[in-house]
Amino acid sequence: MLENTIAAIGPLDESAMTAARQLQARLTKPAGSLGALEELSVRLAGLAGSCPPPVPDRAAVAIFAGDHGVHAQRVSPWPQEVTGQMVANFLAGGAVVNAFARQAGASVTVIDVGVAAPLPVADVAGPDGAGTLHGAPEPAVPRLVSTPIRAGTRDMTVTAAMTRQEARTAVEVGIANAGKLVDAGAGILLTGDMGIANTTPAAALIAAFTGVDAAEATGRGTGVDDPTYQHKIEVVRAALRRHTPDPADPLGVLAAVGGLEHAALTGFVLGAAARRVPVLLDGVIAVSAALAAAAFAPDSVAAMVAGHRSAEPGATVALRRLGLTPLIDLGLRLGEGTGALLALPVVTGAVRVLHEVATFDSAGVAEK
Ligand SMILES: O=C(O)c1ccc[n+]([C@@H]2O[C@H](COP(=O)([O-])O)[C@@H](O)[C@H]2O)c1
Ligand SMILES: Cc1cc2nc[nH]c2cc1C
Repeated sequence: MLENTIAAIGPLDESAMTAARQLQARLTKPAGSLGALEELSVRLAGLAGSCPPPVPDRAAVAIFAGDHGVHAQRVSPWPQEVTGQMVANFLAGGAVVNAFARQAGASVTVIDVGVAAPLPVADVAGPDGAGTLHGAPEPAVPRLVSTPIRAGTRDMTVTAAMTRQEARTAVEVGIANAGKLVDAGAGILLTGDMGIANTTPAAALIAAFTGVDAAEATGRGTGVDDPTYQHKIEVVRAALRRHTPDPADPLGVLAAVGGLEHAALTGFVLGAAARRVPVLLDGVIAVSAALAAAAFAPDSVAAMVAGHRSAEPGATVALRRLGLTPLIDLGLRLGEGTGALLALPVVTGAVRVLHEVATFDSAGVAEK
């Protein structure tokens, strides 16, 4: 499945992009006045292969949840049980992501790829098993997909976080869930993540794929104090020294120093790109996974939209490498998909312009 997905990812459609640029030039606004939204609309036309591209009014957030053996190194102030407890909170509709998803009219799907504790929740599913997408009269009903691969990764400072097979399975869970959401009608996919300690593997992935020093890739995550922050950098450095991951072998990098949700998010991004649907990236975990996706398939970057700039310094390193400019920059560092959800109206607005704004000719507005 991974190889077929990579093979299905191609470049942007140049003729649709040319048509979108020409249409932008005829709309009733000074040329360039919509700034980054104009180039975004052109790119989404190229992704869809049509001008205008479809308005992505059915949005789906996928929150990939997993635990991390490296938590044993005391890199997070939070107990590991919080991962499963927050999954229960997502399913009950009580987390920030739920509030933002209700506001945006987006569906929420939680995919357990390796939460260590038994989840204190029963499986729940929307009426059609695919969640309730935008346009439904009721707020979205969050649903759980249970595909645990192992009960958290191994401690990457001691051994590889996962086997290559486990990493591949996680990537393929991500691909499959992207496909299911697109089949259910989603026109845009949003990344979400939950996993206590997951900013540590995110930092290791960013250092491995970009070559920056561990100190540049590592941040304070949920908020560690100064001594713990210095220790966290050393943990990332030790893992990289132990495994010397090869950035040309993304599956090997994910297996050595990644996380189950990072690998699944890699697949989710690849799956979106293969279906030519935009994927709105959330924070540092998503952009670390996006680096892996770009290593598997460089053209997948064309489907990526950076929702926001996480406060984690590694996120900026990763976005720079990917050549992506984040749509919003509010100092968020929550994860869950919250930054992507806040950026969603910016993306839909960019496309809606191509559908709804009058041309100088049609509106009888004089040109300069
Ligand atoms: O999205 C981000 O950029 C982000 C930045 C810092 C923390 N987080 C979230 O906080 C958790 C990981 O933080 P930590 O300190 O335990 O590594 C995990 O559940 C992430 O979703 C997320
Ligand atoms: C409470 C809490 C909520 C979160 N949401 C995403 N990561 C999180 C980490 C914590 C600790």
